[in-house]
Amino acid sequence: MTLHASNVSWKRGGTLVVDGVTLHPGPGRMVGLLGPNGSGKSSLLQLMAGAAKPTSGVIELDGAELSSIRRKEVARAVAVVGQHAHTDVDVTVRDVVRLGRIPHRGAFGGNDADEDAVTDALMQTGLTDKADRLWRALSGGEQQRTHIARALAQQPREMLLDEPTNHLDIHHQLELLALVARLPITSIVALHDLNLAAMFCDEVLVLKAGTVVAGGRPADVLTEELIAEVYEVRARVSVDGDDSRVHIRFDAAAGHALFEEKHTAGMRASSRS
Ligand SMILES: Nc1ncnc2c1ncn2[C@@H]1O[C@H](COP(=O)(O)OP(=O)(O)OP(=O)(O)O)[C@@H](O)[C@H]1O
Repeated sequence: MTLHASNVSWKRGGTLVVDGVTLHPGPGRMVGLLGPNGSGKSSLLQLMAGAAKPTSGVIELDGAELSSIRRKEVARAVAVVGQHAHTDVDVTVRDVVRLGRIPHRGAFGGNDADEDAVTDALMQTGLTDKADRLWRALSGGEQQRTHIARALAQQPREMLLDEPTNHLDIHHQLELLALVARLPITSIVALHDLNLAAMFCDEVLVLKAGTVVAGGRPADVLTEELIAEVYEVRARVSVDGDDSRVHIRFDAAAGHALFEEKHTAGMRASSRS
């Protein structure tokens, strides 16, 4: 068993932002959560992290309803890397990464295993030489990597990541997703870059207005038709290379035309009614 969402819905401020979503990732799989802005990716991740309770449906960890499990126990199994984290407090990078060990600590504080996990997480994220720097004095990308390191130090079985490649240069985007893909844990990653999703995810789940429009292997899901329907852009999709990977090339002009076409038709229809 892992972390499961079954038929979950969430009404926020009177609007249904997650609508009957089921997600049962296989253990060790990396699942990409895709969909346009406001489609419900972050909301679904918040439900799966136990930060909010679904209006209906159920989130389970190892078969038990998430809300019935103690927070510390959830935190030993599930690590979350959110989109925004800020602090004005003078904490070092190593201090931030050490926060990942809190769920594992007993009454007498940290031990050698905690320090080993922190050192290892700093190394895996390429932050060893920045460990004693102040977190708030790092670049946006370095801060993001620190949060990944904190999640790694937590040694979770499941990792929920909300657009973790934001702020990262291409080298670190590739490195980070390769790192997550290599980890022997289940991960659910909200992503905007469809090519990165196709490169690293075992499966993708595509949301639109809170509902699932498609799910499965990237090569099966990321078709030209789906991209046009969900994102309102035209794209050429090819499957090539030794690894039969999906490559998506966007047609900026045609994408704009598709958007205009759809919205002009919509405006004409509403002016007739
Ligand atoms: N705190 C909130 N209260 C009420 N509605 C919210 C709140 N936060 C987000 N929403 C709404 O929930 C819907 C889904 O937002 P969500 O952030 O989950 O989408 P997303 O797919 O992660 O978007 P993005 O790609 O822009 O990050 C949006 O319509 C948004 O306006």
